[in-house]
Amino acid sequence: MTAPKVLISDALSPAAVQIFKDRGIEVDFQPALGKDKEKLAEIIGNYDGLAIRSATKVTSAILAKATNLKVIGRAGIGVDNVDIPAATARGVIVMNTPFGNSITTAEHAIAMMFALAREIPAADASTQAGKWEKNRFMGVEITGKVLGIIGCGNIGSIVADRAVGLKMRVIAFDPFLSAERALELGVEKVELDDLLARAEIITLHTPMTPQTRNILSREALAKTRPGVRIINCARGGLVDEEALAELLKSGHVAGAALDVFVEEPATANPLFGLPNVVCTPHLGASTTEAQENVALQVAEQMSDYLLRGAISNAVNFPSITAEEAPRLKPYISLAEKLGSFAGQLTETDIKTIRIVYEGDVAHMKIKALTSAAVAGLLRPALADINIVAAPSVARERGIVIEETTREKTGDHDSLITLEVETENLTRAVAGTIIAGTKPRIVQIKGINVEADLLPRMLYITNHDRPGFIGRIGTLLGENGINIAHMQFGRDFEGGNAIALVGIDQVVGETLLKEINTIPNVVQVKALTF
Ligand SMILES: NC(=O)C1=CN([C@@H]2O[C@H](COP(=O)(O)OP(=O)(O)OC[C@H]3O[C@@H](n4cnc5c(N)ncnc54)[C@H](O)[C@@H]3O)[C@@H](O)[C@H]2O)C=CC1
Ligand SMILES: O=C(O)C(=O)COP(=O)(O)O
Repeated sequence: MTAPKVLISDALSPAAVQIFKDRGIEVDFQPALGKDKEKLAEIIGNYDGLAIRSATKVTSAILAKATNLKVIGRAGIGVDNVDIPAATARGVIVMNTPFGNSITTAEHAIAMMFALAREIPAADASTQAGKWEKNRFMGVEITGKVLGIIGCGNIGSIVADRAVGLKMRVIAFDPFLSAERALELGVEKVELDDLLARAEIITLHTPMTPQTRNILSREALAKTRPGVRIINCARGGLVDEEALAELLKSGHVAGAALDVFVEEPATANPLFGLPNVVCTPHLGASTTEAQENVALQVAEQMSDYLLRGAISNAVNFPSITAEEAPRLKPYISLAEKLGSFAGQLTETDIKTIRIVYEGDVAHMKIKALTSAAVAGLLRPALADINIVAAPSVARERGIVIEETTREKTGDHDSLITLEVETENLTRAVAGTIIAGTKPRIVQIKGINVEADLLPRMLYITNHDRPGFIGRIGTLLGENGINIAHMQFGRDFEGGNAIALVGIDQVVGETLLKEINTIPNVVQVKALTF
């Protein structure tokens, strides 16, 4: 196997370069490349992995050129600079480092709060200019003030903890914050309007999503207390910058501290130059400690994926540990083949996919297996579908996916049964793994039939009558088709029967039609795996 190649296109700590090298991965460290989208598009096709911070915009245009890319690693938290649906559609795993810089970013928010409360940047500039304006700078005390946190996740919770330590009264708006967690943090959970009406300082800590974009809109800002101070160390675009500028000018907002901007790099902005506005150039995560943490972590995670198939902290795929990956691999192949089997037989719209995991396999990462089954199922219709994209593509098409796990009930230590429901029929196929690695079909439509899946196969359904096996063997032989194996099953003597024939050559349309004319044959289909 040739060594995977990774491009680092942002200013990651060089610690990442060393990790990649130590793991045997070729690495190109080009910290300024993220800002040059033409150059990035030109060379991205050479790489299996791309490590970034926030300066690299991974657009669908870049992804379209990323023909070898398998993983994007974000050394940090926010992945809003990556087109996740486009990456998913191409089967590219997108992973971040959800905790490595959270303390540092929370500390920056707290630093911004003090900077605002005591006007430290302006006082510093004035003092160093030799003005000694002791009477100009009258601050406010933090103790006892109401801090309103919008988004109380990892960073918001650390801010809350520090603020409680500073003797502030903390209220939080976060629809996903549980009452227990709020109690544990010592914060009061409130609705947004309540927070706007009560907070003397507001700090934002949500990700950028369609729901949070412009969460501090002109209307929302109008509901805030006169004299409010606003801090944004999350994402530009959460606050309406124009409206905030107007409210600062009118004096309704007493101060704003911003680390992030709608447009970055922010070289011009409606907030620049206004009184008591404190700005930093997206420095929230910029401490030696945090940068070391996220660089090491992202390099380890990307290496684990590229070298061992382990997935952690992916935003578009379930996690798989390095220990699980080799055990899961044959089951991924089985699930994909069962899906493919059903997909090749299904000509009408799929309504529901039901997958039952029984025995040992029920304790594995079934989300990953389901993705593989769905990819196999959809591939006959959508040739380029990949296992990362499959569940979202299925959902877009209105296909319902149901998963069930249960303990072993039959002969097999592990059994996966895939049932596909269309407008007209329901078809089920089940399989297991033999000898640790080999996928085998064990049941079709409730009929037991044990068959390994070869690259080329014939699937025949017929009425169980004498003479069929001889005729099919002769016909295939006469047409130069070599039979590798042939397995049969039936529901009862003289009832419905099925045959799975492993073959070495391609069976053309004419021969398929001829097989169909053998007495008692109901259906014949050439399958590929
Ligand atoms: N300035 C900087 O350098 C940095 C900025 N960030 C930003 O901070 C954001 C938050 O990071 P974490 O706390 O680690 O993320 P997190 O996922 O742990 O927390 C985000 C919280 O926001 C809440 N939330 C989501 N939608 C909401 C809504 N509509 N209204 C209110 N709350 C909502 C979630 O329930 C969650 O609790 C990141 O997404 C990133 O954009 C992160 C690191 C550094
Ligand atoms: O981790 C995040 O979400 C950040 O915003 C940090 O961005 P950066 O890596 O400093 O460009």
